[in-house]
Amino acid sequence: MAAEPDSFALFYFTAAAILFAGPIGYFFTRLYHARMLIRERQQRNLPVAPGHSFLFGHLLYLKSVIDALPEKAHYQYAFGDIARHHFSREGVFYMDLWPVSSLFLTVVSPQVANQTTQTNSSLGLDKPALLPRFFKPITDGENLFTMPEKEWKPWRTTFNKGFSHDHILSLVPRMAKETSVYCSRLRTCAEKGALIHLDPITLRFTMDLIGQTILNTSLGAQKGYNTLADCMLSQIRWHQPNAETNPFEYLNFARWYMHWWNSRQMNDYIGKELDKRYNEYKADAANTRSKAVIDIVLQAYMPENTKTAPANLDPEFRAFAIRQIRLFVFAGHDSTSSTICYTLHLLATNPEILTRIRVEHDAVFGKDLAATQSLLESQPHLTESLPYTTAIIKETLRLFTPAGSSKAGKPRVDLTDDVGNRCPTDDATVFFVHVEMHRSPKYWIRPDDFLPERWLVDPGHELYPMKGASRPFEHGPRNCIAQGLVMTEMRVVLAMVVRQFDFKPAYEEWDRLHPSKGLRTYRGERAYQIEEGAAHPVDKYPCRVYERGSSSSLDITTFTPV
Ligand code: HEM
Repeated sequence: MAAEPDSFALFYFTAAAILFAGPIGYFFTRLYHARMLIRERQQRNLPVAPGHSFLFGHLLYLKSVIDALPEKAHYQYAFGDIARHHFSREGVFYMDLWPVSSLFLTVVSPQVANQTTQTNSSLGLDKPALLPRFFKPITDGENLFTMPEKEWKPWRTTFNKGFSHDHILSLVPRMAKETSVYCSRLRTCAEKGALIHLDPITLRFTMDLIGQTILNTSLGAQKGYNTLADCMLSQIRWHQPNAETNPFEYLNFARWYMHWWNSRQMNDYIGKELDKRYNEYKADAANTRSKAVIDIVLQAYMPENTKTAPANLDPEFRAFAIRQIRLFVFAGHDSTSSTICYTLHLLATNPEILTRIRVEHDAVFGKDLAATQSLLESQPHLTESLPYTTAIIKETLRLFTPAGSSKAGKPRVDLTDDVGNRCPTDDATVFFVHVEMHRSPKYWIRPDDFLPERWLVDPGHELYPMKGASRPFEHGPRNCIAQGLVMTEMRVVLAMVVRQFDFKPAYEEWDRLHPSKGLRTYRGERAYQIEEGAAHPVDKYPCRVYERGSSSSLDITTFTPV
């Protein structure tokens, strides 16, 4: 009997050993594998970031580069700085961020990016395994952006119908209507003379734009609370910034709660909308002609004869449809808002270019500013007669690219860097760093200058862009499905807003009100980008807005947040 406690102890010890040995063994096997991948690349003299250690990989090195950036700066700047300082010849480099993230093959070379998305068909189609983590709070699961190739392909074909040229033109009157509400809000700000943060005002506007274009409805987010818009905006505010580099942020339990709550609200809102439209379809098949994304999803589900449709939407399909709509609401408002803010910023700081865009607008829409909206509504094709405006949008997207791009590396698939190294992609996230590619002196003449002309010159001109060096919407089969929509929205917004308002960045004033000792510019730019879903201007772009031509007569020194 005396042996009994011993055998219990042995049992518990063995059980505990099995319980812990498994995960610990797994961890060390993965650690060894991750570190050996880098060692093997170092031995082959491939471009590997400096500062690698067996225990931490490149995590501490990356942290030291991020610490040298201004507060909250987007982590992509850190990747860009490493590329510029150490790998400008190769245009690519490896970085080992396991276990927080993965092995990265960072790409800033256009020709390597072209190989990835166009030449090497097996690389351009699948997204890396870490992407669903980013999207989890946004869409609550797999979506068009993250789907593996096989599932993605038929759905991409289906959703493409919502982005045809003719359909986009048919949406111009709705875009103009929401832009007029934005203009009214800007006018109120101008009348108050207050310092405003342009980004949140613009985010609510682009929510309304996406409501009109994707959901075929008015969300009214510019006028007040809307469950879908507000919960999505909150979801992004609570999104973990710089997730690839800061594991401690995962321990924020308030974030877990808010994500759960917002997610429930959004699912409920979209679910009810889907059910309502489903019932309308069943009652009248003619409703199924709409090309809005929400209707396209339902059309894919409906049988030929709508009368034979089941009484209720299949729950699995309903959950799938909700995820896709959440993706379109997110992708549809976030990057566009950032692009509007940066375009207005660049015009405010480049008065000659502002004058030229207004000359183009006068030529197309006439001198009567108030008539712009009705002209856009009655003649949507006028948006296609704005080459200089289009060049300004392209140049803004080059200088302040709002969205990134990443692909899943594949076994036995290599990429050849700018000096001829063959770089394996297996186990790696192939990560394009647009912020560096778009501003590298290796690929661009006068890279930091705002020069819309480079989009208007003929091939052979020194400013003519190098093939594949500009990729705000990415290239290849998984490029942005909505780039035509974005360009049209931007032309409508600029035609209406730039004709009526002047903007002045107010960072100096903001900094006086919020003194801080840290670095406040990135490569001389105060309105640098931070991660808030897409890349947005830091401090939400403090500025003042004036009715066109009245700015010099104003002398405003007080601060009234709007
Ligand atoms: C300035 C605005 C925008 C920019 C710069 C932008 C950029 C991008 C980029 C770079 C990708 C490819 C990502 C990758 O390769 O991993 C992408 C994909 C995507 N974008 Fe956009 N986007 C914008 C606006 C929009 C809008 C307005 C919508 C929806 C209405 C949208 C919906 C999507 C979707 C659904 C995908 C995934 C496509 C697929 O995998 O088939 N985007 N976007």
